[in-house]
Amino acid sequence: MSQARIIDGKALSDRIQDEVTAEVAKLKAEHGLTPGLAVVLVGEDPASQVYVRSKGERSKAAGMHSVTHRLPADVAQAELIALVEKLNADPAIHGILVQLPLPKGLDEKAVITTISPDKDVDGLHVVNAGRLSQGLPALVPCTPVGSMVMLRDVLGDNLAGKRAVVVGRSILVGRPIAQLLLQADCTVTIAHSRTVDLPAVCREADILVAAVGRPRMIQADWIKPGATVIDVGINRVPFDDPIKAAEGKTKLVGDVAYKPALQVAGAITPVPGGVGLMTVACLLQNTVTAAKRIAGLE
Ligand SMILES: Nc1nc(=O)c2c([nH]1)NC[C@@H]1CN(c3ccc(C(=O)N[C@@H](CCC(=O)O)C(=O)O)cc3)C=[N+]21
Repeated sequence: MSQARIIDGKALSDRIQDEVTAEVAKLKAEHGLTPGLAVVLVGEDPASQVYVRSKGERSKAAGMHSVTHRLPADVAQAELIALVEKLNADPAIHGILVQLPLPKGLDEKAVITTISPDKDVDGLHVVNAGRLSQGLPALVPCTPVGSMVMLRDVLGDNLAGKRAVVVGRSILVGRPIAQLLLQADCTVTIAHSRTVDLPAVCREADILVAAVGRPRMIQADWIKPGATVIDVGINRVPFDDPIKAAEGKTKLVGDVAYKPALQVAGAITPVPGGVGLMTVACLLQNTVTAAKRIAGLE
């Protein structure tokens, strides 16, 4: 079997970034509207800091207004809620993203419920999740949207009837991806930690989405030959090279054992350079969508 096609997250995300940049310029010129994104980071998790920085840089590069609020890990729940309420009321802000997971002691559900559904660019609020599940216009989580763009880059609009297996059921990724695949008329299975004979379930998949958060868990022999594999995992692991590992150096790997998978899959997303880049690009896109809806332009 020939080597899988590698789906280029850099090229696809650059295209979205360019579209967003053009749209922002147009909104500014024609409506005096500058889409604004607020990112809230609680605590000092170094991996989160990288993502938060990239979101800030990319939104500024697109001409958007961008602010990052950093709060200490021991911030009081009431103070975090008060910040979200302030951002809800701020007319310069159209998108609010609270980086998850929150440190222990903070109530994630309560924080997410506080975010105005109109500004919920992560698509986490029950209103947006419910709207998505009924096929109504919604703010849809960024990673699922980006994953669908990558999938369509391979399969075009020929998704109807395909067997899709999503491994993972989180509200940020697994569930909304399953909804989008269902909307595209795939036959969707959501697998998870209690699924019996997960390898056999995965082998049924024409489209396999790995969103478990376990480094290299999905093995090559779980993949149907020729399948399209979307690897959502972003896991930091020690280098394989013991000398580098001893220096404490780490690298990013996905939820799929990538190198062996290349020999079996028809197409696959790399990590890094795959879904992660799409997530950031789609966040900017969602912020533009939110700004337009709030301004009554859609
Ligand atoms: N409320 C919330 N929404 C999120 O969307 C969210 C979150 N919380 N918590 C953390 C995860 C993780 N995440 C990533 C986004 C971009 C990259 C990304 O840009 N990755 C690049 C490079 C990363 C690097 O080199 O370190 C890549 O994969 O090529 C990764 C991970 C969003 N998340």
